[in-house]
Amino acid sequence: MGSMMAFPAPAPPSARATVLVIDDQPLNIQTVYSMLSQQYEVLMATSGEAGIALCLAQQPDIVLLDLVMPEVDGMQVAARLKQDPRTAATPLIFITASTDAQEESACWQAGAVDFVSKPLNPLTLRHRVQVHLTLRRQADALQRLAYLDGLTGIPNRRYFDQQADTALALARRSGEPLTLMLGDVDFFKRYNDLYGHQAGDACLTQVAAALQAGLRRPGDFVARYGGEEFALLLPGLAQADALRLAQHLCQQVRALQLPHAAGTAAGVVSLSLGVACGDGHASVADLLARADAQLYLAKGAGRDRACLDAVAP
Ligand SMILES: Nc1nc2c(ncn2[C@@H]2O[C@H](COP(=O)(O)OP(=O)(O)OP(=O)(O)O)[C@@H](O)[C@H]2O)c(=O)[nH]1
Repeated sequence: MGSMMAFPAPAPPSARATVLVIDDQPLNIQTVYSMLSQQYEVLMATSGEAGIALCLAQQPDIVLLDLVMPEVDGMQVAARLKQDPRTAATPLIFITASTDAQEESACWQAGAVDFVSKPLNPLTLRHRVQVHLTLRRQADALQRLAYLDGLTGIPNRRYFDQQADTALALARRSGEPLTLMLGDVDFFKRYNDLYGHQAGDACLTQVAAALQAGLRRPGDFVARYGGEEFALLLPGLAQADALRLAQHLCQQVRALQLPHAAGTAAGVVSLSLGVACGDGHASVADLLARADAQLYLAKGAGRDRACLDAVAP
């Protein structure tokens, strides 16, 4: 889903950051290269179009962008990078020979985090790049802390709540259905009692990974909703497909083959799932309540299964 947040993996402390320089004058690029290449990996593009393509392909940590270029100029490059969720968060610094106040304002409006003036002062350039790289890393780390579950690494409940609202808004616009599932690891209290809390934590991490691996479509979303509870959002699925997918997810968890001597008859860790299908006119609270009711039924019917709240198509 286009609205999903991107969480770049934290760079190892020793990793060199990558700087993309977009400038139509090879000589200018050479100048920037000589100022930065000792500290950073420097990628180069000599046109706006090539710069955008390189930015998408290589995901640099920061972009230095010449304002005046033929065909696609710096402003257009900035606008396109900011529009694309894959590059929207990449910091942009304009390199400009202009001292025009209007042009300066336009740089900020285009989403630049900073600009440096020609002729370049090497110390200023290096300092500005370093400051914005540090700010970006800190912002990424904060976003990960705020939206990802510390144990399993998948999205947390806060992220789910936000994503559910977005998914419903998209479903309203597209007229497509939206499925919400609630999953709960079976007899998990007994698992903790039998194997210890640490093993319980490892089990939850593996179940989270299995659920994530079981999802295939770009808008599919899974979060840790609470202790041993998971919540999923699946746009665009017909009811029968939603049930099939839920059964597949139960199978994925069984396939982990994590022994659970006090679990269901299968003798391995299993999951119960409640499934509710709606459209953009449903509310998150309604879908959650319906999925929860089905989860209760799945538990009552013997666990290790999915139950669907079928509505007339
Ligand atoms: N190891 C570990 N256990 C957790 C975590 N969060 C919740 N739990 C445990 O999950 C257990 C949930 O137990 P219950 O809600 O009684 O449900 P259950 O044993 O799974 O039984 P059913 O849901 O009826 O199949 C509790 O014992 C919690 O302590 C966690 O982060 N790590």
